[in-house]
This record gives sequence, C-alpha cells and structure tokens, in this order.
Amino acid sequence: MRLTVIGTGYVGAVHAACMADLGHRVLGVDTDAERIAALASGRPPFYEPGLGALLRRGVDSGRLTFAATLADAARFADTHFVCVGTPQLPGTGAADLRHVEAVVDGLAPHLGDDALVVGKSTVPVGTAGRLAVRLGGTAEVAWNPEFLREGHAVEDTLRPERVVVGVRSRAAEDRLRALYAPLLREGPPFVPFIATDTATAELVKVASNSFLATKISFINAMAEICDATGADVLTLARALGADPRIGPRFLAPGLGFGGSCLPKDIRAFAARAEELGLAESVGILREADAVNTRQRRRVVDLAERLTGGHLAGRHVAVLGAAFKPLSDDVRDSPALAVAEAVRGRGAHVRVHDPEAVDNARAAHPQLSYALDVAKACEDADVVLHLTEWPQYRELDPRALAAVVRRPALVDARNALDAHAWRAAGWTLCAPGRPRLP
Ligand SMILES: NC(=O)c1ccc[n+]([C@@H]2O[C@H](COP(=O)([O-])OP(=O)(O)OC[C@H]3O[C@@H](n4cnc5c(N)ncnc54)[C@H](O)[C@@H]3O)[C@@H](O)[C@H]2O)c1
Ligand SMILES: O=c1ccn([C@@H]2O[C@H](COP(=O)(O)OP(=O)(O)O[C@H]3O[C@H](CO)[C@@H](O)[C@H](O)[C@H]3O)[C@@H](O)[C@H]2O)c(=O)[nH]1
Repeated sequence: MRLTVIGTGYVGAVHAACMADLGHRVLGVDTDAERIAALASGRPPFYEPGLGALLRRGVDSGRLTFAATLADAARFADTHFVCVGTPQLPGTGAADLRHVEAVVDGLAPHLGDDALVVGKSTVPVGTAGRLAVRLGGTAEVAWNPEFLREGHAVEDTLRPERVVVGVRSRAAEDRLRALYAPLLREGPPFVPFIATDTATAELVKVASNSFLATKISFINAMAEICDATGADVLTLARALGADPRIGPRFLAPGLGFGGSCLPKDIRAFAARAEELGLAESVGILREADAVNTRQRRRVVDLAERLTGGHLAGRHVAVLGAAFKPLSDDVRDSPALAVAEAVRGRGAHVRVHDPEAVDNARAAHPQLSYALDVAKACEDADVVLHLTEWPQYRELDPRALAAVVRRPALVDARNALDAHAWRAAGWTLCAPGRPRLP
C-alpha cells in the first residue's frame, strides 16, 4: 500500500521507516529541509536504537522516499499520517494545535475524494471532529494514537501491544486494518486491533499517559513518606509491584517523569477537561504534576545537604542530560532542570551524557559539558546521578573517588549499587531511602 508520513520527528521518522519495512511504499514529508536531507540519505536525525538500519534498508529498497511539500504528499498516496508536534501552550498548558492545523489546511486543496487523513499526534479529545469540519469535502479524518517509547521506538512499532484506530467509516477502518495487517498477523502474542470512534481513540492516548504519570507520581509520593518515616521506597515498590493487580513497571521512584510526552500530555488533558467544566475529573492529574515537579526540588535539596548546606561556589558533576536513558531527547528533561536549579544556587555545574550533549548544549548553553564521566567529576564536591544510562551502572566508584574533591553522590534514579559505592568510600543519598549513609 502507499502512504505518506507528515512530520518526521521521533514519531514520524520511526513510523515511516517501520511502515516501509512492512512492505509499504512510504513518502516522508517535513518542513525541516535538513531533516529531510538526512533521512533521504539514510541517516537518523536523532538517536534511536535500531532506526539507522531500518532507514537505510527502506531508502536502499526504494520503498522509503522523502519530499518537502504537502502537494507532493497528496500526489503520492491517499492515506496520510500526521505526526507533527503538539507542544504545550504557555499558561494553561493546553495543546498547541497550530502544526496539525497547518497540515490539514495545506493538504485540503490537494486531496482527492478517497483521501484519509490519519492523525498520530497526541491531541485533545474532540480534535478529529473539528479537523474533519476544517478539511471539508469528502476526505475523511481518522485518529490512530501512537504509544511508542523513545529508546524502544522501533520494537514498539513493529511489535505493538495494541493498535487503536478512531474512525468515522467502515472503509477507513478496513484501510487501516489492511495497513497494519502484517503486524497483527505476527503472533503470539495476539495484538488487539481496537477500532472505535475518534473521540475514544484520542482519549485512549491521553488516558494512557495520565495513568503512567500518576503511577510514577504515586510511588514518588510514597518516597516522600519514606523519607519522613525511615522506610525504604525500593523495598516498598518491590512489594507493591509483586501484586499482579499493581505490577512492577512504572514504579521506579526518584527524580520523576519528563520528556516531550507525559508532562505536556497530562497538562493538556487537564486543560481540556477544565474547558469542558470537568476540572474535578482531572484533579488527580494536576496533583500528579505537582508531585512530579516537587521531586526535582527534592533532589536539589539532597545535593545541597551533601555539600554542607550551601551549593554556592561548589563544583557539581551531573551524570545524565537526556530525559531518560537510550534517548538524546532533552525536552523537559528532569536532569537538566536539576542542573539549572543547582547552577541557580551558585554552583559550577559540569554535565555528562553519552548521547544528549549536543541537544543539551543547544537548549542550555550556559551549562558546562564534559565528554567523559571522569572529566565531569574532576574536583566535584558532589556527583548527581540524574539519568540512569546503563553505562553509569558500570562505573568504578573507586576510580571516581580518586578524581572528585569529595566522594558524595545523589543517586536521584535509585539505580546504582549503593553498597558498592559506599564500600568505595562514598557518602550517598537517594530519594525515599533515608537510611542510606
Ligand atoms: N516522541 C514520542 O515519544 C511520542 C510518542 C507518542 C506520541 N507522540 C506525539 O506525536 C507528535 C509528534 O511528536 P514528536 O516527538 O515526533 O515531535 P517532533 O518535534 O520530534 O517532530 C515533529 C516534526 O514535525 C515537523 N513539522 C512541523 N510542522 C510541520 C508541517 N506543517 N508540515 C510538515 N512537517 C512539520 C517538524 O519539523 C518535526 O520534524 C506529538 O503530538 C507527540 O505528543 C510523541
Ligand atoms: O518507573 C518509572 C518510569 C519512567 N519514569 C520517567 O518517566 C519519563 C517517561 O518515560 P517513558 O514513558 O519510558 O518515556 P516516553 O518515551 O516519554 O514514553 C511515554 O510517552 C510516549 C509519548 O506519548 C508514549 O507513547 C509512551 O507510551 C509513554 O511511555 C522518563 O523521564 C522516565 O525517567 C520514572 O521516573 N519512573
């Protein structure tokens, strides 16, 4: 089948490459000429494991091509996936739909009768209905929310846990089922194809991220209670997660959630519900957001405690800049928020990240960066472990103790081996673990 993917960022580039790998003919379209040039030569414009090989395979086979205009898109196919950004508006945190609207307005004059515009961007409930009116004519709008996680985007796309489509006709449902058929056939495990109306499909996405965000904030609220009572949040999380009704995933306590999705999506959802007069239904999301923001301050306070109560003039090493490991994405990165806050208290901050330094430097040019961990830690008064890259777990605490001014560590992700670091002479603290020495 033929399809286009409009917007080739973290979602669109992966969707385009994976759809081509399934055997479809795919045209990627983006307003960013540099991005299009990179993709067309088989180079991923960001770090995502497995994407490079898939892109090269698609480009070499001729099944994956790229273009710059929406007129090209309309000529190429009748099915158009919209994967442009829906960032947060200042103030209420509502979603900014200007890119989605620009795509619909730009496509409209070029579309044939049989066109299907399929949104993958995360949008407030009701958006597809509004866009259908805006699109006019006989072209149809459907919504197919995206659930991929950065760092696992290729496997999440090729082996999804479910495919959800919000459609307004049987024909649209059949077309999308046919597109995804190669994924649905590959089992076990069986992959449910859930066809519903567009409002439900839009809601599945924001409800799903809201649930995940609330689960993380729940365990972080428990970490606060642990800090006040001498209990241990890691043991608590392990015991909670052993109940299959709760489950162990998304119960990792620490610095909390960031990135381009969970924070903005719960705010946009809350703003939309408030617009509908349903503020009480989403009070829990405002609270999850507040708990999450508090975790960043708590980590800064731990750093301050380890430097004897004042950060001013201290040297602080920051391990991690990406919002999570296996990604170079620094959008709303908790690590960089902490780095900035520590700098705001007068500390000299040096940041290390295996993949995200270029993006971090572009977004936070006032911070200093180091290309290896030892350089970041040189003469540090405290080391902050803020993004749990697997390679940080392999660090030799003895070797690092010889490099720093004082062996003091905040393990804000509760991911390092506390015993090994303590045995190497480090003073440690971590959120929700008040009995660490
Ligand atoms: N990043 C994720 O993990 C993820 C996962 C699921 C859903 N989502 C949602 O998917 C959407 C896209 O997210 P992303 O992280 O890929 O964003 P992104 O910022 O990485 O990519 C968006 C792309 O759209 C392009 N673009 C903007 N306006 C355009 C236009 N008028 N025509 C063509 N291209 C245009 C931009 O140049 C950019 O390359 C958002 O709604 C997001 O909430 C993201
Ligand atoms: O137990 C946990 C799990 C995650 N996090 C943090 O939560 C954030 C988000 O993590 P994750 O969900 O793995 O990353 P994303 O790539 O942002 O993916 C989320 O957001 C995407 C965009 O909507 C969705 O498609 C995915 O399903 C959803 O998991 C990161 O800062 C993590 O460090 C925790 O603090 N504790």
